[in-house]
Amino acid sequence: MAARQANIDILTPPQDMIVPSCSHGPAILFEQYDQPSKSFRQFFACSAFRDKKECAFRVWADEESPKSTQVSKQVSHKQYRMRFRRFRALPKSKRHVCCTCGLLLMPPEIQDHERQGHMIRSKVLLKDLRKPSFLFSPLDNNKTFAQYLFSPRTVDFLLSSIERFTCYTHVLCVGAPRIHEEIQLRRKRGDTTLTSMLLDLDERYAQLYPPALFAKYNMFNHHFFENCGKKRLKRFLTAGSHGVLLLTDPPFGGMVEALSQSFIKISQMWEETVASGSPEETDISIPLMWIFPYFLENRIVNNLPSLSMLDYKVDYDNHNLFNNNHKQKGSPVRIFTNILPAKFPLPKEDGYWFCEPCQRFSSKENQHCKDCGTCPSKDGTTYNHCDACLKCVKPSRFHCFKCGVCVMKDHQCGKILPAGCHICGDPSHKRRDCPQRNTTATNKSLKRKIKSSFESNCKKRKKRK
Ligand SMILES: C[S@@+](CC[C@H](N)C(=O)[O-])C[C@H]1O[C@@H](n2cnc3c(N)ncnc32)[C@H](O)[C@@H]1O
Ligand SMILES: [Zn+2]
Ligand SMILES: [Zn+2]
Ligand SMILES: [Zn+2]
Ligand SMILES: [Zn+2]
Ligand SMILES: [Zn+2]
Ligand SMILES: [Zn+2]
Repeated sequence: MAARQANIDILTPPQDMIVPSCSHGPAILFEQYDQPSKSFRQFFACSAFRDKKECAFRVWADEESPKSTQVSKQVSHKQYRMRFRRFRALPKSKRHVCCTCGLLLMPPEIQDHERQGHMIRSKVLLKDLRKPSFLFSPLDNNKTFAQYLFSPRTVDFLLSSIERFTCYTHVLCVGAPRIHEEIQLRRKRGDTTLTSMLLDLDERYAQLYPPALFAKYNMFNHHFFENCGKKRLKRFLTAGSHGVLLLTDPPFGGMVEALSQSFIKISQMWEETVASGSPEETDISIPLMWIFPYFLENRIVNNLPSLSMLDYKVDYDNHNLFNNNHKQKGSPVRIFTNILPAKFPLPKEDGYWFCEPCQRFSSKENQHCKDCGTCPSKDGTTYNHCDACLKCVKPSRFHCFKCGVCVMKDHQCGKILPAGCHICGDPSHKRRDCPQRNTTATNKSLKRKIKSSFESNCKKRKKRK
């Protein structure tokens, strides 16, 4: 998923609005803001794919009854499983897998993939099929899938943490194929009592896992591509009951709001099975581990207030920035969870320590600040307390008395304005909540009014400095 552009917001459609669908389920309502004319326009677009080549669905919301489009050609889970059974029956010498397409090939198909220069592995053992994330090329150069796979260190840490809790038996992996694969492998070897189910947009897994273990799912709109997927999930949640844990590692591009809504829906499905009283509508009650970058903390916690961020640095095999080698800071990816942080021990051998006042494990660099009453570091550096700002700040910042805030060394002195609304300039709200917001805003007098109030707000802010 491409990063959310600064001039595009995601909106919740009003209840009476008809939401069109593409073949990836109900579309998402976006709002585009045009800075020069200070006007808005809303459109629906595919929730899964930003790249028009993969899904071209995009319609203006103000045009008459936006139509849904469906792509007819889709391989069903059943068809994929038939392919798997035919493949398994082949002698080893004839078992070829196209690593590029992630497809188990039937002998007549090989030539076609060879001709296209795909990477083909021959003489594939049946046990290799149990490690699809090592066999198939990860879809990591694809913005939508952003398939970054956990390093063995992180896989071990996540699984040993879950096992240590002992109360969790059923791990629902949403966009976490490597965790699912490892649980299934360990289970086969008799090394774990955990079980798992995978929900992912990547349908290559439908070849290798039966419907009880995999369903093709879009986590941006809680859409199951086949009805049986939802039924199987219900069955999994019922069987796991109070022992279910949801572990998810979505593409980092954003759409935190849409993801939160989907996790709330899964949580509601789970609550129905454990009959834990009235389902909450605005937060999540299913035990959750959501893996995401630290700089999206505010957006996550605004959407799901019961979550808190742990200091553990999650790293990946196939991402230069998201692993232990990344400068001195390590990976920027963290775990957000509604499990009590004190119950989540982080490995002492990696320098994590228990902070008594905070009742959580903090990283080596994160030093408790008595003035703030917290372990303030988010990014893996040691923050310093600023007595003027009355808070801890990153070590790259210093207090500039002219600007009245902690800033970077190379800041443009005297030119720092607090970020305000793009429309009227008021720092107390964002563009989306601006009282002067009008979706069409083509009216000349309105535009003039907005422009003059923007300028006066800017002047006021400059004067205050
Ligand atoms: C950042 S990777 C996480 C992989 C994980 N680190 C692992 O090693 O198992 C994102 C995962 O989400 C899946 N994905 C991408 N877009 C999705 C969508 N709209 N719905 C469901 N899954 C999606 C990708 O196929 C991929 O498996
Ligand atoms: Zn689509
Ligand atoms: Zn191929
Ligand atoms: Zn602390
Ligand atoms: Zn402090
Ligand atoms: Zn300061
Ligand atoms: Zn300054």
